[in-house]
Amino acid sequence: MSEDAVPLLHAEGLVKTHHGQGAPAHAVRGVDLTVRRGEFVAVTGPSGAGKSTLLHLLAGLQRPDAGHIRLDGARTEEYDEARWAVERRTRIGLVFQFFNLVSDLSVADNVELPALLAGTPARRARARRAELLAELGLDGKERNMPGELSGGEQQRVALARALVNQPDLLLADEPAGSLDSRGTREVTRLLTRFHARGQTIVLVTHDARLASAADRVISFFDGRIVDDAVLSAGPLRAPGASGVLRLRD
Ligand SMILES: Nc1ncnc2c1ncn2[C@@H]1O[C@H](COP(=O)(O)OP(=O)(O)OP(=O)(O)O)[C@@H](O)[C@H]1O
Repeated sequence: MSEDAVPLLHAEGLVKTHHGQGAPAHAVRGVDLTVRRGEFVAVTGPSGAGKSTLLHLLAGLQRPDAGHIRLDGARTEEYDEARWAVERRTRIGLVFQFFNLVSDLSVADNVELPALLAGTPARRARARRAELLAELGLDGKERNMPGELSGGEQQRVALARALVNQPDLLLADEPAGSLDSRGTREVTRLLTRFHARGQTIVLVTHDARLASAADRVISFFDGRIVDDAVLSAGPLRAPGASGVLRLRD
């Protein structure tokens, strides 16, 4: 069986309605989505279209009212909160608009923590942290606290944290949403680089430039996918390409 026979992510019939103070918000109204290993998928659409809700469903941060999600073929509807937490610690990396770093932990500790929680030996976690921070241009910032860094630097720390356990899937929700144009260019460049090495990415963004880094762009409107366009074959999808490059060492 080829590697592509089982997609990394397969969602079918996803529905999610939020019940807040006002009228119910039908955020996701029936979404089917398949993401293969190595794809870089951007989800774009107007404010309130339901993009973040979709990403939260894919990350197990919220549960669908209907439909199901398969992760590498596994039926996630059987997962409890603890199992989803393990998935997010090991196989799913998450990046958010406002970084969500632990403010009273150093940069180094923020990046190492998920590795240690996943059972990585301390020495290996340190080595992986050092490798990622160097790659992300954060050499010399290890002992800084997040509040001492610029927004762009904090987002790079968040990216390092999301990648420290070499997740199968990186989910990013408006990762440049609070950055200036330089920070946006930087995030675009880094996502492009990790994708070129085989990282599967699903990105939610308003930013057309960031979206154009993806090889597939999904337009979301009123809780539904209204367009799904493959922009390029992508570096791992070229005819004759064999296997998928992985970040794993
Ligand atoms: N926790 C919640 N409780 C109630 N309503 C919610 C909740 N989260 C989202 N919504 C509503 O669901 C709809 C979709 O929101 P969502 O944040 O998924 O959209 P979005 O496309 O990501 O928007 P934006 O680009 O502005 O972040 C909106 O009407 C929003 O107000």
